[in-house]
Amino acid sequence: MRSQRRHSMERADKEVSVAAMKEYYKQFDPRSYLRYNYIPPRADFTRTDSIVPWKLSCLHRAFQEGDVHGRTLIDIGSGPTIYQLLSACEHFSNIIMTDFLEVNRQEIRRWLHGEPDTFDWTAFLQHACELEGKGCSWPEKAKRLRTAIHDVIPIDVHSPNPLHPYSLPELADCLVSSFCLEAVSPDRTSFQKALTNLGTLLKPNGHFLMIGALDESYYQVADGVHIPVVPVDQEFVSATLKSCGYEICTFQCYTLPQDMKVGVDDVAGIFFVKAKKK
Ligand SMILES: Nc1ncnc2c1ncn2[C@@H]1O[C@H](CN(CCC[C@H]2CNCc3c2ccc(Cl)c3Cl)CC[C@H](N)C(=O)O)[C@@H](O)[C@H]1O
Repeated sequence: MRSQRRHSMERADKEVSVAAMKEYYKQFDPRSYLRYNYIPPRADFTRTDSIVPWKLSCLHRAFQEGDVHGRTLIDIGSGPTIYQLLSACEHFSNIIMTDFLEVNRQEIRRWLHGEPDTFDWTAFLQHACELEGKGCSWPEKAKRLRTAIHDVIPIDVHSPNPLHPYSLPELADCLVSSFCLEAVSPDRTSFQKALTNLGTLLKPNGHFLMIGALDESYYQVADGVHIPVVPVDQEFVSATLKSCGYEICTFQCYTLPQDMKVGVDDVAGIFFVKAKKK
């Protein structure tokens, strides 16, 4: 009961609408964000119960099954991160990264161009090479990822045509999205509508690999700046995917160990779902 009350308190003092979410995101600071979520303990590669190793193993396994392949993959709401594509780049030659904010697209472009003082993804690259066990080195993995990423463009999942004015030469064979829909939707209705919008980008029989936060009501986007998000659970995410015409291939959940709760959000768990568009 207490946590529910806390959720409602955290959200109660915030206006929640799609327009309000867009206002909140103007305060998003990529550097702080990376510091909150992509250093130990949440990115501790000596622990299998750390958040990032769990995410990377889910993605690795999803691609290893061999049924996810094609030419074009779109990463939805990339943010300033590239870890979510470390397995994908072995199976797709045309990866399009997307984000709502220019500051995030800029952060990605700076990494793509190998510019100085960008975030250090070395440990993530090394971990992906270990998972694949092909003896590839992290510089080779970085090169392959940079080669596969062909574009970094704007997106708004709340738009019926999310990539407008960019026009896709062909529909995607696969969508990847990590922590986007629940972090940008003020309520469950807009989460569902956003999922419907994204479906227009994906071929029939294409796959959607989605990572998301469970039972989260807010998170910190910059020092002292919290934004409200919609709490979702496995039942809701599964039902929404099915109602949007997907078949659930895999649904895995991870419960945050206490020391992963570092005060930057009130996430209780994380889900990974591999879904196939009928
Ligand atoms: N209308 C819009 N349309 C499209 N995209 C929008 C819109 N509005 C905003 N965005 C963009 O979505 C991106 C969401 N983004 C942060 C939320 C994750 C965060 C909070 N939840 C718990 C949690 C988090 C991170 C790590 C961990 Cl471990 C946990 Cl638990 C994901 C970035 C990246 N994919 C990542 O995996 O870190 C952001 O880059 C916006 O610019």
